[in-house]
Amino acid sequence: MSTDKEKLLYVEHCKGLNGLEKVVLREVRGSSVEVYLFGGQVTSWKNEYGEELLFVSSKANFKPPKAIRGGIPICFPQFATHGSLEQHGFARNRHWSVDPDPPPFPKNTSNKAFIDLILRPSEEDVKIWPHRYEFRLRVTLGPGGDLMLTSRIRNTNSDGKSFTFTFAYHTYFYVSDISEVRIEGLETLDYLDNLKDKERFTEQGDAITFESEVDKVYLSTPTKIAILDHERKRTFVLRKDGLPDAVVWNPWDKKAKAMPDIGDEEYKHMICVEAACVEKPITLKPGEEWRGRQELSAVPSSYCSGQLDPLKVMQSS
Ligand SMILES: O=P(O)(O)OC[C@H]1O[C@@H](O)[C@H](O)[C@@H](O)[C@@H]1O
Repeated sequence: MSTDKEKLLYVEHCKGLNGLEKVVLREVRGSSVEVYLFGGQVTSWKNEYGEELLFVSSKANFKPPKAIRGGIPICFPQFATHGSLEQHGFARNRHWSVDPDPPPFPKNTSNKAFIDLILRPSEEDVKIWPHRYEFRLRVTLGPGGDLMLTSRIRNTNSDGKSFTFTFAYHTYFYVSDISEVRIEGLETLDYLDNLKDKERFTEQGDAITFESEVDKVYLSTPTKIAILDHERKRTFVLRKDGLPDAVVWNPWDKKAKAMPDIGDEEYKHMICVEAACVEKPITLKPGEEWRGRQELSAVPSSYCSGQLDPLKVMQSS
């Protein structure tokens, strides 16, 4: 167990933009994460060299109630327009609280830099979505600079009613140049195309690259997805659990121009790859809890490249 004094080194509560409450997680080697209580939203993830790994728009409003454009918004209880609520649900534009005494995880790790947040519905929220819940979010910065998000959502309805939701960690990765980005792990999968009335298609071709607007929900994907930024020679590895689908979104030039909180050229420096549960919504009975986890790491591309795998190099020589 870390002492309170020790914990202060790793977890700092402070004010962010426009006086919004923010928590900064730090790890001894220099990596850091920032989380705003507004939206329960991660807005920065830096590696040990201080390089930003997430995209946040230069035009992002840090002014409630509009959600912050970038980082990792939480889409709950609805992903996109898959239901009658506002786009992506309301969790991303609510004020979350620090959870002082969260129920323990079955396996407690030695991570020191983490924060537990909680969202419960207000009376106004219950009018929009007539359910009671506790949404606990743990954000952890691992010793190697990995960023882990674990959501635990519990149905606390006292009227015996179940509820159903869809969910996404709407992660905006920072990339040097979208036309030099490749995604691995989604080839040959089925997807719903949001640009074609959510029609179902099968992905063709070897790898996913970008040359125009993309808005797809890949279904039942592997648990590991890689996002390769060739120019930066960096690979993001996304691992997920409890979240079968993966959304890939880039607005490209026209849509970016139409969005007030994205700069005209900024679409070139972002790619959203979102661990999600969309196709088969989750239903919880009163007392039941769901968990969904996303783990991100950023490594030099050579670590991931098949060609540079020492075993493969030896076998082919
Ligand atoms: O502008 P918003 O509400 O943050 O949504 C951004 C995008 O989020 C993506 O997840 C959706 O697939 C897109 O359809 C949507 O346009």
